[in-house]
Amino acid sequence: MNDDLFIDLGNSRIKWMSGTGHIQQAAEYGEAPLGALLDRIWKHQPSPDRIWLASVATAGIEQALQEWTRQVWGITPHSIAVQPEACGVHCGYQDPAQLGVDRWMAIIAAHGISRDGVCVVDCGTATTLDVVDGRGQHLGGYILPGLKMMRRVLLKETAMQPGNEAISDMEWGNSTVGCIDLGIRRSIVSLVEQSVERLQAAGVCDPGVVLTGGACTLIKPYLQLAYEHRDALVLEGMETFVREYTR
Ligand SMILES: Nc1ncnc2c1ncn2[C@@H]1O[C@H](COP(=O)(O)OP(=O)(O)OP(=O)(O)O)[C@@H](O)[C@H]1O
Ligand SMILES: CC(C)(CO)[C@@H](O)C(=O)NCCC(=O)O
Ligand SMILES: [K+]
Repeated sequence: MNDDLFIDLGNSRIKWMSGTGHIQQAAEYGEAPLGALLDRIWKHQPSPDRIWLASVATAGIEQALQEWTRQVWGITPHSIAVQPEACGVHCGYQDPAQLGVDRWMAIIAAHGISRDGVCVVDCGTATTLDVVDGRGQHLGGYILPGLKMMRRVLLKETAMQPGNEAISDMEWGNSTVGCIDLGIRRSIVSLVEQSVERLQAAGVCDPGVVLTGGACTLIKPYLQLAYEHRDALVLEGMETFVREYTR
């Protein structure tokens, strides 16, 4: 059995799933060179047989990762690309090469979780929402600033001084921080709920909702719909994709 290492290289974090134990881990990469982080997390790991990479990071970051695995393990990762069709899903983009491969892997995993239609929401550095119908047709989706990014930009472009009042039992914001945090959270919640309602009303499908990404914990308490939370959705999709691809 091959020892596969799956790597989801996002815009803020690197997430991976390794070995046959399928342990998922994450590390934030910042200003420090990626090589130093990889030394810390992987240097003492035995070399995997194969490495699969889904990257939406800059070419420089991706290159640093490739150089590290070549130097330390002597392996070049297989970079996964978006295809017009994979694992029973048809990509809805006119130009599939434009679609982020993290979204594509999340879409593939989510389609496997909810076959009758799915609305998949990834609350990462950016927030993305994608819809797949019951026939496996990806209808498309949305890209928004991530929840943290929304807050950061709002504070940067105004002179607001939010306090630190608790927002847990507020229905409507009644402090600066309450208005900001609830506004951001509820904007995403409303988008998800409204997307589901539109699909139902148009008779397209009655989609399941699948959430992933570090900031999805911020919207979960406000969602009135049933949902499934999968931390490792992108990695799960990679595993499904690679299983089909190498069959
Ligand atoms: N538990 C958390 N609560 C609130 N915010 C979080 C949490 N974990 C991460 N975040 C923040 O939410 C944003 C996105 O979360 P996360 O770190 O999961 O990104 P990501 O999905 O790994 O993104 P990317 O794939 O782009 O790297 C980041 O700005 C991060 O700082
Ligand atoms: C939208 C992000 C940043 C989410 O990680 C990523 O999927 C990406 O860079 N996508 C490329 C643009 C697109 O999906 O249309
Ligand atoms: K992501």
